[in-house]
Amino acid sequence: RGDIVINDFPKGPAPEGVVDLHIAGLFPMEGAWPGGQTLVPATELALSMINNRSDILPGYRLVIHWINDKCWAGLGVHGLHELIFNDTNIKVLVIGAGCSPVSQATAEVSHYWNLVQISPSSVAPSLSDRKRFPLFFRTATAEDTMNNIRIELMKHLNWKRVSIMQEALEIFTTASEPFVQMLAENNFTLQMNLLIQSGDDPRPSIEILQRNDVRIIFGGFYPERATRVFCEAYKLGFYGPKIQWILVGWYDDNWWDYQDPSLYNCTLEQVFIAMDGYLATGAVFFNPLDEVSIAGITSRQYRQMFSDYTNGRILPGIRFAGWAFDCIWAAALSLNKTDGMLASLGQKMRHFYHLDEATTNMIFDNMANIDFTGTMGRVRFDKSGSALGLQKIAQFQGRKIVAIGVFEEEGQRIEEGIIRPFVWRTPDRAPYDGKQVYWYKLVVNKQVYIGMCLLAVCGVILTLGFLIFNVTCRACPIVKMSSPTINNLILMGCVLNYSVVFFAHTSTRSEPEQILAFCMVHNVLLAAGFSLGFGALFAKTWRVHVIFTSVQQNQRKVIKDRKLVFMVLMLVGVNIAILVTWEIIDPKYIVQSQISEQSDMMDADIVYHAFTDTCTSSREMYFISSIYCVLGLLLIVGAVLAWETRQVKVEALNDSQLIGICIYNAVVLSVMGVAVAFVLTDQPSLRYALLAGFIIIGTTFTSCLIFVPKPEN
Ligand SMILES: NCCCC(=O)O
Repeated sequence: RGDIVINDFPKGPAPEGVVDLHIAGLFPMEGAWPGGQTLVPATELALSMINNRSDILPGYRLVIHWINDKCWAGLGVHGLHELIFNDTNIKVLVIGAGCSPVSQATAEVSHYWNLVQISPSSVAPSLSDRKRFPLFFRTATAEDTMNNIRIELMKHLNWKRVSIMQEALEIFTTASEPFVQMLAENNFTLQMNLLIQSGDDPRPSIEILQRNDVRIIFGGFYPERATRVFCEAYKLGFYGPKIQWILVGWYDDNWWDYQDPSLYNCTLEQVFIAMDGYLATGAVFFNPLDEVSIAGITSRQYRQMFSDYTNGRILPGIRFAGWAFDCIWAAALSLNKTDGMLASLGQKMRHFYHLDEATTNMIFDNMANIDFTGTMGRVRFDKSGSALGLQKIAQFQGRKIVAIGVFEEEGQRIEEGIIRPFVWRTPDRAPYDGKQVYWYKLVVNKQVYIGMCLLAVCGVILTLGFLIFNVTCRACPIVKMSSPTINNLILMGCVLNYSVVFFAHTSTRSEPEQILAFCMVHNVLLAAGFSLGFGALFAKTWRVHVIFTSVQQNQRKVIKDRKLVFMVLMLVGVNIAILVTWEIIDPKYIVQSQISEQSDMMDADIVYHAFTDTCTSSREMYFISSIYCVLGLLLIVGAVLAWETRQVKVEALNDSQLIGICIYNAVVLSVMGVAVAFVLTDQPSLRYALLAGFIIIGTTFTSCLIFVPKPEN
């Protein structure tokens, strides 16, 4: 096929007495990731050094025959087939591919031809699947191993809500699948998970992110797509200090320079604006220590050597120069060991034919057990054939990608690995993951609470004084005439009413059980106090009314105190029964009612929500209505009776007019109290002060009017 060009290195015939061992290579010299431009010279450097070593594959020369797969899976498979079956040289191993989609497509078939395959740069997590890719290795770190560091980064920057936008390619989706799971395990919210099909315009996806006020986006795309994404983000205005992108860490330092400007419709300046400050998580490519590698040079010396070899050019994929170098060394070392094993069996590597499964198994085992110092550090593979290594966080700062932190192991704390500070576009802080809502509980002001409680205590003392007087002087004619037993009920009702004032939950840290208990006690005291106090007033007025009307009809009716006490206790019983039934069949719970929303003066992204804790229950309306009906009816009837008996001046009923005044007073304050309770829900201190004030005033007024001696008229 005319579209496949096979390139060889080294060229020309092998020196006398040396046998060529042929390996196949798949490198992307153009396309979505043209990193082959780095992989090829790195491979050539490694082969030159290895072929000069007398201790590695003695009597052999390693020769690579490679094709440009353009980062296309189809072309990769076609090229590999050409290299294996339409090239005269028998291949003992496959190097590549560079791009994950090509490695996936080729490693799925290369094992059928008994060929061990090793990639210098494919990071797709799916390539760790030994069932799908049984003979595959890579000196690259699988992209999903970065997920831990991504979660740690989120914790460090206090992000709870993130989104993912990725190309519909396995290299990205198989890294994001476990990431999505880890987000759930850590109680983080995944707001959006958007897939862009190859060739699709990223604009609609960015519009979705923008509409949903997304701030933190993990981006999974090849650099070619990244310029298009940032260009569209710029055009839509989806950029600035509030937007934070986190990309993969294997892009080149100046990856934007390699992109075809005809593929996006922006200036590079606009792309920079949109991607300003982006973060990247990825592997550390070169050994940070000055260790001498198996090639006899340190990682720094290798980089200098590579730079000299490529005339100092900054090539696409240059980060992978070390991994590619180590990849060839790993291949050579496993072939070398296999040759030694074959020699002990009286065989030679040169006799290998790739349909020979036994030799393939030897190469595989020797590759799996490899352990040497390369330019990336220690080179060894995990069970799935992927390299293990350091990880890093980097940031795009001032047109450069700079390392922020290096991490030795999964789950290491971010703080421990930081080597340079993050630079944020909002002064002193990382972008928020959305609007920051702070909830604060509105509670009754402590001073107001204490003040009202002190007044209530005075009221209780005064009432107890009246009670003591009423009991001790019950034989006095004036006291005797005023029905002391009923008056005692009024006074007990007053004490209970004053006690209601103490039961307001004032603390922001009140426990739900405590709030519920306060609500229950508050309601019981109020119902019992009102029923006792007002019920007794009502009973006395009713008696006046009955006597008054019977006198008018020339009858003489006598109503004993016992009967009135029974009436009052019945009323108390009815109200308490309603409350107890309520508590049993419809238990209360707490709802946090939002009262107000206020933006921070300095930062519109900070919003304060005030709330109050309210005791409620699902059928609350029925029970409250029942109590209001009973007490409301009592108030209305009491007011009518008081009005009808306003002219009565009977010595035996000496306080009947005062009682009438007390009833009007109770009616007015009760109506005002109900109104205040419903209207002032957003001002707990004022609400409490007014309600407590009405209770204290009403109760004190009643007790004083009845018990304080009045001048004779
Ligand atoms: N090799 C770098 C690009 C990532 C990948 O395709 O695996």
